[in-house]
This record gives sequence, C-alpha cells and structure tokens, in this order.
Amino acid sequence: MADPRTDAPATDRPRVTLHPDFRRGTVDRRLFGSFVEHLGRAVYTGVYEPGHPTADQFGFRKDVAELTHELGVSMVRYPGGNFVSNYVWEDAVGPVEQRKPFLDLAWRTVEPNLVGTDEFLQWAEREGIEPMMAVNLGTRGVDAAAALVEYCNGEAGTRWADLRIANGREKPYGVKLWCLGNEMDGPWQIGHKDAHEYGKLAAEAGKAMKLVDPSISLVVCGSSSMQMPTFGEWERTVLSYTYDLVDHVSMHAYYEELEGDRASFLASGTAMDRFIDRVVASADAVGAQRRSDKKITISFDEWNVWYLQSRFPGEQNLPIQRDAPRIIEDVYSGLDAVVVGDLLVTLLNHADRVPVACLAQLVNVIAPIMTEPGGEAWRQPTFHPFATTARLARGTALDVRVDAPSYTTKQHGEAPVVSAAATVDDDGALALFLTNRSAEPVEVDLAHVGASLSVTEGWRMVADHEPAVHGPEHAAKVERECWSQVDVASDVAARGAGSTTVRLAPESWTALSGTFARA
Ligand SMILES: O=[N+]([O-])c1ccc(O[C@@H]2O[C@@H](CO)[C@H](O)[C@H]2O)cc1
Repeated sequence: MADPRTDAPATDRPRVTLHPDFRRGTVDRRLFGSFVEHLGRAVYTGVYEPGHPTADQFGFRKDVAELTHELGVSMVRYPGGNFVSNYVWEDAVGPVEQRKPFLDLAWRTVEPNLVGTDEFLQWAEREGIEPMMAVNLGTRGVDAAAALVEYCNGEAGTRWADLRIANGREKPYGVKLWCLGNEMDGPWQIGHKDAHEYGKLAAEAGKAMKLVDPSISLVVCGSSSMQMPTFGEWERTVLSYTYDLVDHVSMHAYYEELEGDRASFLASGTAMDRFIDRVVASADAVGAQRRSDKKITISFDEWNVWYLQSRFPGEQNLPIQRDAPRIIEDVYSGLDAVVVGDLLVTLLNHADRVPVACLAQLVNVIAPIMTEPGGEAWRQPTFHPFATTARLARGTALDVRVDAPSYTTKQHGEAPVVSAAATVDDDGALALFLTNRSAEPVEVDLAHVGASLSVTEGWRMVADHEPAVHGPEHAAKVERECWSQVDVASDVAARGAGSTTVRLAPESWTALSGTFARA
C-alpha cells in the first residue's frame, strides 16, 4: 500500500488487533434506531398512504414496513425534529374528521394531522418497533409535555389518559424514551432558547413528565452539531440544570462531501469519533464537579449523510406548501454508503457510551428507503451498510486497536486510513467492520493472539464516482456496481495462529462475519 501522505510504499501494513477480553460495551439494539418526522414525504406517501396497493387497514404502507424490517430498525423517533417545536399534539388525536390542518412553521408545510400520536404508536406496536417520542419545548412547555406522557402512558381515571381511552385505546402505550425538545440551541428552531432558558425548562418539563411516569428515560438536547458556536458550553450549562434527572444527552451530526473533497468526506467517521469524545468529556466534567457516580450516556438521535450545506436552500426559503411536498429527498451514491458504513463503525466503537442512535431519517427524507406515491418502494445505497450492521453486530463491541497510517484532511485534520469495529456474542459469533478510506487497495493484518478467528461470509460497499440520480433504476444500478459479496476464499487468508489478512478495496466498507473463540 502506498503511503497517502508521501506516495512512498508503506513499510508497515495497517494492523487491527482483537482480543476476546478487551471489550467496549454491550451493543444496545436501540443503536439501530431511525426517525420519522412530519417533514416532506416521510409520513404522507412515506410510511402512510391509504389507497396504496400495499396499504394495511390503517393506511400504512406494508412495502415500507417490510423494508423497515429488512433494514433492521429497532426504534423510531417521532414526530420531529424541528417539526416538534411548534407541534400541538392535542390537535392530532381523536376523530380524524374533526382534526384541523395546521401550518407547520418549521418546514412551512400544511400538516393535515391525519397521522398523530395514536396512529404512529399503533403502527410502531404492530410492527414491533420501539417508539421514541419528543415533546415540544419550543412553543410549549411543562403542561403540554406532562399531558402527552399521561396521554401515552397513564392508567384510566385521569383527564388525558381517559381521553386516550375515549379515542379508542384502552391500554397505555408505555413509551419509555422521551426527548426534551429538539435542537433548542439552533437559531432556526421555533422557540429557540439560550442554554439557561432551555436548561431550566427542560428540568421542569422532565420533572413533571417523570412525576407522571417515573419509569421513563429522558434525553436532554445537546448541540445541533459540533460546529455550533455554543458547542461545549451548551452541554455544560444544560446538564448543570438536568444532570440528576436525565439519562442521555442528544447529539446530531450530518456529513457531506463539499467541493469534491472526497478525502475529508471519507474521514467523517473520525469527525464523529471526536465529537462523541468531546460530548462525553463535557458530560463527565459536569458529573465530576458534582462528585456524581452517575454517567450520562448519549442518544445520537440524528445522524446521516445530508447535503445540507450544498443542496438544502434553508427552511426560510421554502415556499408554503401542502400535500406532502418533496423536501430534502437526498439521493445517495456508493460513496455516501461507504461513509454511512464508516459512521456505524464509529458508533459501535462507542457502544459503552452511545446506547441510542437514530439514522435520520427512515423514508424519503434523507432516507435509506424511498417511495413513489402509488408506486414502488426501494432501497438507497445507504440501506445496505445499515441493514448489514444491524443484522451482524451482536452482543459486545470489542475494544479494537487500529494501528494504521493516517492522512491529513482539510476538514477533519488527521484521519487513519483504516477504521475497524468488531462485535462478538455469547456463542462466539464474530462481526468485523472495516473501512478503507484511501484510494488504494489495502491489506490489513488482523492480529488475534490467543484466539482463533474464522470468516465465513462478507459484504462490501465500494465508492463510486458518479453523481447519484433519483429513482429505483439508478439505485439498482449502484447496488449492482457497488454492493457485493466478499469472496472470502481470496480476500481473507489465515497466516498461521493468531494472524489473518484481509484485502480491502479502495474507498470501501466491508462487513465480515464468522467466529471468534479463545484458542
Ligand atoms: O446545521 N444546521 O444548519 C442544521 C439545520 C437544521 C437541522 O435540522 C435537523 O435536521 C432535520 C432533518 O432531520 C431535523 O428536523 C432537525 O432536527 C440540523 C442542522
């Protein structure tokens, strides 16, 4: 392999060391969450489309539900996103014919309120997906948040629980995970607040919500991105108000290729890694000052590739629209899919502090699943690394050591050429995920002293150089050209006890499965 910095042949190959006793933490299934927001066509003509040939009796598309299962999604966050910060949930429960449309200011779209809390929670329940709900702390506050928890989780005999029962749902939904608003640090957010205003409100709303149902877990808003001017200080201040109350602090991050800078884009996983380390440090600093033994963990409840800076005009420039407009329907390439795979590598490597994550979003809006109204549903290239990681990553994430040359990127500083994550379950089933960020093929030495390793199956995504084009035909073409099964016999070779080599294609993401056991 050539050294990407000097073009000189490298003397040392990247080495990935695995040991069955070096463990990071349990892989929480909620790491494979996603997100459905009332935005564009995520709900209407996305998950929900009465009259569609595959619609169930409730109007939800079965083709989308089936792809959601194939994707391996464990949990779905709802109803926003920016949308939640001006949402009046009470307007979207009860008889549908009595519900009034409202003008959602977040996306400047007329929301028909045909799908609301009950429709979403019952869809999630039918599909066996855990719901994650967000409350509006933008235009509303303690009262509406506590009422919504009571509506969802309360037993018969009080106002809001009885309203749910009157609306046809006897049994409480038992929603366990709740977001205290969304991106409240962002000036674009309806009802945006400074860290003190938000911290106090989140603490009071969270307190009331837990008084309604002490069994719930709470997510307090962290920064909308690491680039926010208030990053760090926001986390410190907000957690100083909420440390003892909340379980998780949220993180959001979107990555994109800017000005053809592939090298930086391919290093997005490194940027995510540093972002997580910094939020963990910020949270632990608050805990240390309080002499607290409690550890706040992270809900990475929005992450993906999103061409936010280069393709999104900004919500303020959107015209007011109705009837599920096409907003932020990013089309993805093989390159984008490699980056999504690599972001999952980063998440797995933080399994000890990141139990919850949501790929933003699920359908049509920056999504792995696309649909046509009345037509088909298909997989974007980013579908494959997510589905494969959700399927193979089981049990415990190992503390994988990567020794690899690094390269310098314009956006993210130094990044190792290779990234790796591994999981092993109680039966010794191994999953290994490797990204080659360089434009050259790379041979990786897998060192597994004291343990035997065998690889039985593998999948690979390679980056392409073509612009992505909307539609199922192009997605199928990318799938044919970029996504393939690894030829294990030729690309993986045992080199005696404790050593195996794996050949990685240029700019690629690879998932291998097999077994790993003490020798
Ligand atoms: O960095 N920004 O400029 C920026 C702007 C909007 C933004 O919105 C987030 O992403 C939207 C789409 O998932 C969600 O509704 C919201 O929570 C997230 C980041």
